[in-house]
Amino acid sequence: MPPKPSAYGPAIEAFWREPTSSLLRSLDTQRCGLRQREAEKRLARFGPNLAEPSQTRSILQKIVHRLVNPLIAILIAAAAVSGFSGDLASFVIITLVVGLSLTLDILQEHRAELAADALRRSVAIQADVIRDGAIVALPVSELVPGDVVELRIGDLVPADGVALTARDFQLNEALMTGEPFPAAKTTEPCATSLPAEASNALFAGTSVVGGSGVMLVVETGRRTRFGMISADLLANDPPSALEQGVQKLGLLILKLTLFLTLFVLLAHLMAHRPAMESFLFAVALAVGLTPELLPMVMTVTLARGAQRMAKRQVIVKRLSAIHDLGAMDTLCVDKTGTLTEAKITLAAHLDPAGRPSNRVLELARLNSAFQTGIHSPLDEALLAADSPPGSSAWTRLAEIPFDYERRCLSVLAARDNDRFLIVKGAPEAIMARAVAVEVDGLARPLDHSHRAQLVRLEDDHARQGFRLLGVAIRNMAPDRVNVTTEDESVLTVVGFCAFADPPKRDAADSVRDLKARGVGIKVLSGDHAAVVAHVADAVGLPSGRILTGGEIADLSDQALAAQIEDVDLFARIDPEQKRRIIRALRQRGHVVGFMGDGVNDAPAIHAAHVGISVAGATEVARAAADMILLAPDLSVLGAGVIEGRRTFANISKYVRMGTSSNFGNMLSMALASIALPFLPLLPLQILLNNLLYDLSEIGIPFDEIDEEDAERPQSWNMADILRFTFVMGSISSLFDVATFTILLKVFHTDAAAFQTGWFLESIATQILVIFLIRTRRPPWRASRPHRILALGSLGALASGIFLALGPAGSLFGFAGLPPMLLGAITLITISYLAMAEAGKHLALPVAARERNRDALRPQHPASDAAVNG
Ligand SMILES: Nc1ncnc2c1ncn2[C@@H]1O[C@H](COP(=O)(O)OP(=O)(O)OP(=O)(O)O)[C@@H](O)[C@H]1O
Ligand SMILES: [Mg+2]
Repeated sequence: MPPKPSAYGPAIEAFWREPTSSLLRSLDTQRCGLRQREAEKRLARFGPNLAEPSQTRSILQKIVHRLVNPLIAILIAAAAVSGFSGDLASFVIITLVVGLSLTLDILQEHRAELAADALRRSVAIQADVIRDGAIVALPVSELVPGDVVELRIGDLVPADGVALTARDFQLNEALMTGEPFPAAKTTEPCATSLPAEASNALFAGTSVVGGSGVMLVVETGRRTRFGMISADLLANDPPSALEQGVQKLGLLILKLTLFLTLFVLLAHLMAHRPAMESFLFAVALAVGLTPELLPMVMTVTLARGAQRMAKRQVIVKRLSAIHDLGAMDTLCVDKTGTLTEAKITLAAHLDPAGRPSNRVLELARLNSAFQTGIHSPLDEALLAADSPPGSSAWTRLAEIPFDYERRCLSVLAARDNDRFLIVKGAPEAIMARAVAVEVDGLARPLDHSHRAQLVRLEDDHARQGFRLLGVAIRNMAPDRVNVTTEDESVLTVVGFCAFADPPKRDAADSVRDLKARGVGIKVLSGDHAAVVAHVADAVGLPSGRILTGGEIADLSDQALAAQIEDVDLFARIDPEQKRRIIRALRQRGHVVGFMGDGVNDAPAIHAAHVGISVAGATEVARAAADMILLAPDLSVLGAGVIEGRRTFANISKYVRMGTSSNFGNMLSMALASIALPFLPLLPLQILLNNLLYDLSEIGIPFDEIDEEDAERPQSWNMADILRFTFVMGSISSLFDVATFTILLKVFHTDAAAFQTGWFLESIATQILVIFLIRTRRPPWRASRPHRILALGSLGALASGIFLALGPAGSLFGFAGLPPMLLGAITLITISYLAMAEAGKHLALPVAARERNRDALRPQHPASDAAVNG
């Protein structure tokens, strides 16, 4: 019998007060975890461990969502009215139009969202859960109350619960307490009623910054305390420039539409036109004016972009970040693993005089072997080195985990009756805590000349690209079993380990490629300035001015922002400073990307417009990121940037289409309806026109783009759109007036013939203009339109012509036209297209053709500069 829901979940208030054994009992689980079958049952009952249910709406929800759209509602009302008044043709066609455009819209969008979701799931955060007695990696969403989960440094706490075991277990609970310093976790129940004070409680959304532990899950999903807040924080990123822009444009069009429709309706009624006909005409106009496909085109284009990017090893978690990636003009990167191979090898182990020393290696290896936090590449390199002869038996007693404030890591170790604190870390951090130095086995006071010698040793190595770690030791009392950061003082420097981390072979190419595409690169590293300069040089970045963490600490935000344009390299930067730099760049109006993989990179990843991480990165970094690179390579990102710009270019095509020809046509029609003694188009014809126009645009998300569309950062610009609308709208109106005049004054058409002629001209100009608008170049020299776009557009146009002039024409109120008139319409269409082609050069924003010449200079092979130990 499974326990009742009330046995756990929200029922266990202050669960951290319960003794572990009774908590295990009430959750009906054991230290060795749940059985898989039981877990599945619980999952069915408690639902997935997600702060929000699923973000994608079901098809049914989508239909409902669209039906409450006032326009669709009016249309349905219109269909009902025509049905009752006996106008069966109108009823059938309005229903068809509504049904078809809804189906098209919803299906397209749903399919796109499913595809994007599947991609997102492929990089979902996983947890190491014990099921059926074995550790399995499962998506965090599958966790249930009673699960037992293993946690390591860099992991996100996946749910609420308590620690069953804890080994130097340190959590960042800033989310909950605002406190940036790690909170130590133990396994003892706490009497407190405040979650922030419960030292055995683990809360979803916090992260492990040191040590390791095993967690018993008590609450999942929405019942977690802070999970919801953190999900909110992550999800409530301010909308991207694109989203804001589209929203603003949509609102503008909506207002105009409303105004125009009401105006037309009133004018008609005051002129005593038939009320029903006027109403239907106004409704049809409104439908024609609304860019109803805009949301669909956005989603489909972005989802399509996400799929293409996935093929190029970039998984997009937040769709609108694709636009930001295309708009990005500054990319900040971490050094290790992004610009370098991250295959770090130990190159030397030296005493303070610079002579090889086995004692340094022995102590450094002990430090790495005894620490239980993440094994950084530096630790791996130490452990991979041959152990020096004569290493004797040591035992581990305790450790102080690494953090980015201290930049060092200590272990308390015992040999025979002696206890030592062995510390390794950034040389500055070690020297700041040292008072002595070992020379030929004897401790000497760390005086000026010794300090100078050590600094010189470090600088010499750093300039050659070697990263250095200092190693120090301290004698501890024989009864010591625990240590704190206060013990990391009065140290004796034993020497240095030097590590080689060669720059990536293709990094220089990628840097050049990104620069050529208008993306400037800045390096934000925790490493020594000279090492950063060396790597920058090797990958072709200007190694001019370097700003260090120490200098930044003294700068106000304003002062930092003022300097940031001139500096590309940042050294000895801590996690918070990484974030400050991103903020300063944003403040200067840059669209900023940040790419990193460490716990220390997560704040900056989150602060950037586009947060980028890699597949092997820590969970906190991956969770904060908007996109994940499956290969930790800058070249992959270059491909992503191009996709981002393609996506933006295609969304722009749709917007330009809507704002120029379609809008212009509808506007002229509204005005003409007041001037003419009859309707320029029947409501039914407007709806048909609108449907065909929608169909013609289905291919836009798939379209190819020209080289120059991907050359520079592209971003949403309302002024550009308004200028385009103004120029192209005027041309369109000019031709509308010409068409009116010719139809009335030259051909003396009656209502039906006028409507047929106007319908043909309007549908032909509206549809064909896509082949001009989609490119800055003359259409014959542009990229080939995608098959779906070409077929969709020409197919829609052919159907329009067939419906107007074919046997079914009378059903829609069309009349046959004399060949002369057809010739005239063809001529008008051709001249319109010619004029639009000329006008677009005025209307489109200037393509940034002036490439960065420097960036195109032949590069020197990166391998020349590579460091080899
Ligand atoms: N496991 C470790 N033990 C001791 N010291 C360490 C360890 N890991 C890092 N450090 C020290 O902390 C410094 C900052 O860490 P780290 O280099 O990972 O920062 P970062 O900003 O990610 O740098 P990068 O740009 O090279 O990736 C290192 O230069 C090193 O001196
Ligand atoms: Mg790093």
